[in-house]
Amino acid sequence: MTVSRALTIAGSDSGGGAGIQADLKTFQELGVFGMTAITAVTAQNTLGVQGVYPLTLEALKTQIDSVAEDLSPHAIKTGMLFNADMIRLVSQQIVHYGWENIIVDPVMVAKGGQSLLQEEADEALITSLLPLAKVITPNIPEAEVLTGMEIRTLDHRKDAAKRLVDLGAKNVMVKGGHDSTNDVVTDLLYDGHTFHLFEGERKETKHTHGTGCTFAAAITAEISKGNNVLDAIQTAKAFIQSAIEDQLGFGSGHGPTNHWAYNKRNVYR
Ligand SMILES: Nc1ncnc2c1ncn2[C@@H]1O[C@H](COP(=O)(O)OP(=O)(O)O)[C@@H](O)[C@H]1O
Ligand SMILES: Cc1ncc(COP(=O)(O)O)c(N)n1
Repeated sequence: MTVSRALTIAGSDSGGGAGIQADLKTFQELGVFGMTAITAVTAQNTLGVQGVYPLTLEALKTQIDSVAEDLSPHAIKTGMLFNADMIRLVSQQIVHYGWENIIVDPVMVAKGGQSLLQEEADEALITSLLPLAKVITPNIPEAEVLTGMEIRTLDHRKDAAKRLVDLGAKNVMVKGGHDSTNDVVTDLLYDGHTFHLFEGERKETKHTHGTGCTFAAAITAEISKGNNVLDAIQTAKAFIQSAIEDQLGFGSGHGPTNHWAYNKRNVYR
């Protein structure tokens, strides 16, 4: 018997709603032992990002080595990777350790609009990391940057997903949270052969800080348990839907999602 273990390589969000904090909470709620390699420390709250402080490449590499050489993660999630050098380092480490269960959340911008990825890093994401991804989970703006396409319709999303598979990703999930044109939020998965739609009722709320991180972390947790991509996404969709619907309701801006909701833990004072 062993415990499923997942490594998140991402930024720290002092506000606790996104980044490695969201990842660890999600892993824990799904019964997975979470480990971290921090790329940058950010000062954040629900109003925005007040500071971004990247770690050194040596600090990032040593964290990954420490986990890899003793704790053997079953799945790896990448989140905020800050710049091209970090993206290339992480890609090299993934190849070096022969890791295959890679979930890439191509974090570029925080909900308040602040950049979390340096301009020139998009190219490194596409050429170095994307071909290693078992699943990549861009939101609509991120998919537009990665493909250079304008995405306004579901067909546009299908074309973008095909393009990202052509660029090497095995499974592409183009998330639908940013498409506020109707009352259903539709996430589109393309596995290289078939399109799968995951729908959930749109919750009219501003408390969506960390939705993408949480969604990708849930996929990572489920894959670390040995589940296939389709089943992992099914569970992740239910996890994020409950995390958004059962709002915690604090913070003056984009509040955090409720990582306890999926397991219906009552934590209110
Ligand atoms: N208002 C909402 N109501 C219901 N589900 C949502 C809402 N906003 C986002 N989601 C879900 O949360 C996940 C993250 O979506 P999205 O916001 O597009 O990503 P990101 O946080 O990376 O911008 C997706 O599964 C999406 O369907
Ligand atoms: C450290 C860090 N990583 C990622 C995000 C993106 O958050 P979201 O899931 O809301 O897009 C964030 N705001 N901060």
